[in-house]
Amino acid sequence: MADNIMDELAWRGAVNQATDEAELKKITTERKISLYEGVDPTGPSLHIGHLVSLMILKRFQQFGHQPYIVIGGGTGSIGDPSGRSAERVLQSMETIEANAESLKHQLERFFGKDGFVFVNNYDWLSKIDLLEFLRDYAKQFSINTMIAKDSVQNRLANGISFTEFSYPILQAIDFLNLRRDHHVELQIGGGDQWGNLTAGVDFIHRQMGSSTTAFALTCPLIVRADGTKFGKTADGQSVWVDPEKTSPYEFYQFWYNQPDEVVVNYLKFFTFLDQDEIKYLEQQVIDQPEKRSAQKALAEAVTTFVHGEDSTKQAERISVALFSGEYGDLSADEIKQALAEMPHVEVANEKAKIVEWLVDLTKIEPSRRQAREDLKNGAIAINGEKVTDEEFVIDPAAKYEGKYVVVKIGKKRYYLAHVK
Ligand SMILES: N[C@@H](Cc1ccc(O)cc1)C(=O)O
Repeated sequence: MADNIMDELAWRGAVNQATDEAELKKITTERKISLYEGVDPTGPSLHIGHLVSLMILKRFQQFGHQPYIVIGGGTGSIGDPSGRSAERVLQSMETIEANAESLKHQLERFFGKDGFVFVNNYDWLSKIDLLEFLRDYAKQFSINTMIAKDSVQNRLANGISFTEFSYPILQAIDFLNLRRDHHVELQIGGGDQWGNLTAGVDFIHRQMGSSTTAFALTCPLIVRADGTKFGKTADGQSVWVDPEKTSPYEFYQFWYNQPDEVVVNYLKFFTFLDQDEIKYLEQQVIDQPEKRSAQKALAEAVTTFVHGEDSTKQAERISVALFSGEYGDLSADEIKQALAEMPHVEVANEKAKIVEWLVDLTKIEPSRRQAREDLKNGAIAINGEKVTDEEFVIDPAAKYEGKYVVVKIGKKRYYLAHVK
């Protein structure tokens, strides 16, 4: 690790914007501070988009600083317009409360209850009444400044309600309360949180005096090589932390499949591997890209952090088994995880030659020509056995009835045919 948390974040490329970075570095070198990040319970699970800034919080903790996490039971009932192109649909208070409970649970699980302080902003935001809000808080905010923020500018064309427009005031109240009652001097957040964070810093300076220490730091907004949003699988699914929504195997695969161009950055953002280890892996990407050592290290580190060692080992076993086609010794649960990610096709219980079966019955192969070529090249495996003979017959009644036939084409394409 670097000597100072700010140096650590700098080499990781983890700082996008910060207010008074030099001063923040000075203070964090001289003494330990408290800092916070808020998470709104808009859904029942964290997803990997949350991880980037949460990792920063964790790194501060490793340097001896005190992290707070604000669960946004209050703010989540309003909805942050930052980074959103359209107005949100309000969620019921029951849903928000249930989401807040399950997020808290997840956060506690991977950060540990010790060392992190959890608070819910519903506890104070719900107590402010309308006149108090307008007189004691809103009066301190200028429409002119608020309207100039990116989060509002980006919405002017589509429209924004007064409700969402007010959101930064609520987040600023949180920061003020935490600064005043818990001496929390820094708020961190994702790349789209800059406007909300600086609203809080300004508010603290107005309320508590301009020499009061208050800092904001955002991490970069991660986009994929093709410019699309980070954190979705190839077919547009979010990658969730909840193992019921994204199995540890799928989670592992997501990281394992990252391209060479981004893998080193992701190692810096999402793992606790140190500079030497990451430099070594960076060299591996150049020298032996086909080995995918960096991707493997990334998948292993992030899956272990989120799901623990056992699930990571299991994910690795499934990956190796599927890759080699030998999944005979996987447990039922492992097979279930592996299969969940494959495209499913239903196939009638009819005997057919392999080419006909692949093309006409399952539509796995687009044409007979393609099917024959793949057979000839030894690219096709049925339940782990390579098939090259066009005369090979699939007879579901004899062998596969009511079962699954796993078809592997090439190195990576898997299909699950369910025999009806
Ligand atoms: N607005 C933040 C969540 C948040 C909520 C309350 C806070 O005090 C801080 C942050 C987000 O949407 O990511």
